[in-house]
Amino acid sequence: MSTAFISVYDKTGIVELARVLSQARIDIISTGGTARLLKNAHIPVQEVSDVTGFPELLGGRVKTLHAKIHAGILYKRDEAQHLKEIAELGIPQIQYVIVNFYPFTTAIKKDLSTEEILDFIDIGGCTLARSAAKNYPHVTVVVDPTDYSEVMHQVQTMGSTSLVLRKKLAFKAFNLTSYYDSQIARFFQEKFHIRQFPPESSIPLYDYSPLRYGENPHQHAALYGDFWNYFQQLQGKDLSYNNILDIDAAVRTLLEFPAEKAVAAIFKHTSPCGIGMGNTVTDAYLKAFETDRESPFGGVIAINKPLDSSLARLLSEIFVEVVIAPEFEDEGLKLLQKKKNLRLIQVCFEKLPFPRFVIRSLFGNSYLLQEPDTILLDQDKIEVVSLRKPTQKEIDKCMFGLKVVKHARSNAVVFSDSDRTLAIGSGQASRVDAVRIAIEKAKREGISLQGSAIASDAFFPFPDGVELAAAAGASVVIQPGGSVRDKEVIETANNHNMAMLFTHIRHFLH
Ligand SMILES: NC(=O)c1ncn([C@@H]2O[C@H](COP(=O)(O)O)[C@@H](O)[C@H]2O)c1NC=O
Repeated sequence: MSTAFISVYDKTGIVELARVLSQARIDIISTGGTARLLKNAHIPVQEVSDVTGFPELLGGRVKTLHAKIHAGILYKRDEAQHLKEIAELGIPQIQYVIVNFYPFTTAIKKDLSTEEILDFIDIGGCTLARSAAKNYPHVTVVVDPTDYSEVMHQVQTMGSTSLVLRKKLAFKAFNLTSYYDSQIARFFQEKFHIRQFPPESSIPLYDYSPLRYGENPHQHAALYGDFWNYFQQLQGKDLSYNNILDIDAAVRTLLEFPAEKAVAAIFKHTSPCGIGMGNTVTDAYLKAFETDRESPFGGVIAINKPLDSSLARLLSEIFVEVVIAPEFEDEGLKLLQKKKNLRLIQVCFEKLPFPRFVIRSLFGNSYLLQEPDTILLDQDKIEVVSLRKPTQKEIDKCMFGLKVVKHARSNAVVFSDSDRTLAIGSGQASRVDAVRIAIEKAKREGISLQGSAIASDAFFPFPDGVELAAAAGASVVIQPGGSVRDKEVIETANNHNMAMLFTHIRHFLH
């Protein structure tokens, strides 16, 4: 006679499954609440405490953690010594384990004390699942109610489950227990302020959303995590992998700026096309757009204030893939809704937490992890290295450019005014090329760089980039400094009567 062990927190569908097992002449052992439910449904069930001879202890902290239960799951059905021990000790032959865990992940989202949260860490259930999954050649483990129907079907038609199904379910069990534990580890890491990278790391991936494809149509892709807690799609086609990257880049850039001002960020392929700041979102958008009117085609536009009808009218004139705003005023929304495919995304700035890590995958099972670049330059820490001191206006221009260059791919430079980008050169293997590209773009757009600031994400290795910037009209340079040729670079700035500021903070972005 085989036995099923059932202990579930989420009791959805459990009565139906238990009935099918019982009808297939499978005995059922169960824990307190589950046993009560099954008894009420007139399904024969034995309480775990009757099997172990121990009551459920410590208010439920210990109920299934017993040799009789785990030996009954773990014994090898084809090993004589195991069979002998089982028979001698009157251990039940458990062939099915149906279990799901205390909802730890839900508990941590609630306003509970640490002590209360600890009570949501399931020990016995995870141990049952691990024992059963280890012995999958003989035991069926079910941790997900969506698998009940397949198990019921196989039991009803074949009298037991197939090895193929048991393997799949064993994978699901270990996948779930490792995910469950990774959530607990993450909770402890945050609670106990353990900031360093541990020698082993498990990163919980949850709330899977399928994506149509990845960066290109032939690449499979998925989104995991709580992205949708902070973003809501109001209309338009599903977000693509590339859209999500651009949304992330644009919104992160907006977070650099003071919340009082309206700021607009236009991004394409994670590169800023233009950033503007003004009294209204339209004003901010126009400043951003004028930087480069060619590149925003097919890009994303993010603003930090409600989108009104005036901006909606302007956005209706161009082709963009995504518009992101904290709110969409009715009139503006109606105008943009005419473009059925346009994705409109509402962002909740107040809730947005910074990511804990930046993760990149490498060959094999190798990953690069780093902290995100969240450092903000303290204006007082700027070092003036040129003979000429910058004016306050020049410092303001530098600070604007610095906030943007941090979010442009390296090597990157940004020519800016105090409220807008004038030209951006990014993603170059040489810094001087980034400067050349920015100057070319400004020419194309008919933008004067006279009196502009140039911000650089890393030091100028040679004076050439500064020479070009001076020739284009820049009057002030902000850069980290730190090159072996800093002296020559500073001299070049002095020769052109430019002010030069060192930040001592590099902002590479690869
Ligand atoms: N402590 C134990 O030995 C133990 N064994 C099983 N559980 C959990 O108890 C829950 C079911 O309890 P009940 O049947 O009383 O509603 C399940 O979520 C199961 O994962 C346990 N609880 C916590 O670890």
